[in-house]
Amino acid sequence: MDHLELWKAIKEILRSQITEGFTFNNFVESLTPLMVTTSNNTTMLYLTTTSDEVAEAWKGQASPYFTSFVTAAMQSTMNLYGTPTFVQPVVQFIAAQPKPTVSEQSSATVATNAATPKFSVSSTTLNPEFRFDTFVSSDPNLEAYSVAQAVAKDPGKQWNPLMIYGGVGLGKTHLMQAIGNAVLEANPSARVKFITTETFINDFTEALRKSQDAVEQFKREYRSVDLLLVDDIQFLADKAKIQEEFFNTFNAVTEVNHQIVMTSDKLPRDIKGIEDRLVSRFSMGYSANITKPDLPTKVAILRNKAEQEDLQIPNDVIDEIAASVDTNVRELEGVFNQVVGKLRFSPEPMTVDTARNILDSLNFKRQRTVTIEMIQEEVAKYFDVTVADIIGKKRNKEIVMPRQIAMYLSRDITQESLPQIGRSFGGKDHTTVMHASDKIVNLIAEDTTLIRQIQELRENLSNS
Ligand SMILES: Nc1ncnc2c1ncn2[C@@H]1O[C@H](COP(=O)(O)OP(=O)(O)OP(=O)(O)O)[C@@H](O)[C@H]1O
Repeated sequence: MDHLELWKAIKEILRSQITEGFTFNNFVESLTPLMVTTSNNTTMLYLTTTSDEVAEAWKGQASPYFTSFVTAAMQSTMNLYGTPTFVQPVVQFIAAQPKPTVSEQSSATVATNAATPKFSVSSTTLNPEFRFDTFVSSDPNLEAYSVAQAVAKDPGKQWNPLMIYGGVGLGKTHLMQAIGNAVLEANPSARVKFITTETFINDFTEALRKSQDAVEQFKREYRSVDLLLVDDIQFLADKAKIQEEFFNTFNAVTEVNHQIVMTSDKLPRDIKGIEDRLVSRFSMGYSANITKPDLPTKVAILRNKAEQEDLQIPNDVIDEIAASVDTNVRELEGVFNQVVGKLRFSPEPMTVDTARNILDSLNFKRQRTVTIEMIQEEVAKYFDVTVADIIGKKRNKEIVMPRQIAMYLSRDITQESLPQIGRSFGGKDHTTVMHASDKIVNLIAEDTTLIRQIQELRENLSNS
């Protein structure tokens, strides 16, 4: 969908509904469309405003304009694309840039004329919602949360660089930008630059293509920062020339004790195609892992979200959604938006049963808590051995493999620690569990029978 086209169509419908000229001009016409995103079947139209009052009026589903907007969007998407789509508005406040004074304007013009603009590096802004106070901290992310706060308090002093790593949609970018927002709040004139690795690559490639002047400008802009935030550095892999430039940028920033924060989907040493000298630089500071949220964290995230958006959602509905989505926080939020959106337009009351029906239609089953004992029983049944064999000491092949699979699944599915898993397997050492599960991970890469077996075991465990 094109955000400009969509907003134009929605606006026209709203114009005919909102009769008072002042309200329309101030609360609708004054908005600027930014982008439209669709993730996990939730479509959002992002709009910006330079007025606090307007942003406040559009906040959450309690906004007086929310229902009109959603209805107008359904009609517009039907007219434009042939299918009505549920689109949510997200209105963000962006402070107006002070207008340049006449003398600034003229000197800018002179400078521009003299240098003839050829190249400018991308500027990216921080998401104002990504703050420490909107981030739910709990066991799976406590280490990352604490070190991020320490870095925000004293950038460039300790933990430099900070690397936040973990799976997709678990809050790495949120936490990294929270550092940027906190630094700017403490010192509004701090030079904070947030970029994705893709932007770095594009800017550098573009500068190289343009001219030596452009390369110099690139260097100046990337190196003269107090805080450099770089998202998704795994995308540097296998790009030698870019890595060299990144290495130089990294050195220039850290040499003067300015701070770098990076995110990645895994530890740099585990990313194939990253030069050793970069891996070693990245490991100089602190690497903090974020893992999948547990149930209490998921519930807390959704309650927080409901509160921030001023939504009255019963706690048992929130619990049901949290227990049904076991992938990542982004998906959790997407499903939450969808269920809440559908419940709003449903004639049925907002109960856990209606939520359950919607979750079923979206294919989200409630996750049962799978225990180590359940895994041992299921694996024993599947491979036709006994649970005593699985937790025992016999070393014959028919038993060792199922035992290793059971350890791997226990590590992957349950929240138990390695020592606890070892204890549940007849008092084995945690290194035995680690070795067993690493072995299965390696075998999965090349053994299709094993992939099928593990898939079937997972399905049995979630259905039993
Ligand atoms: N602990 C948390 N508390 C509140 N919101 C969270 C938390 N973790 C993640 N989120 C929210 O989940 C969404 C996805 O988070 P984010 O974009 O930071 O993930 P990511 O790890 O950077 O993902 P990717 O690897 O795809 O870039 C965001 O809307 C973020 O605000």
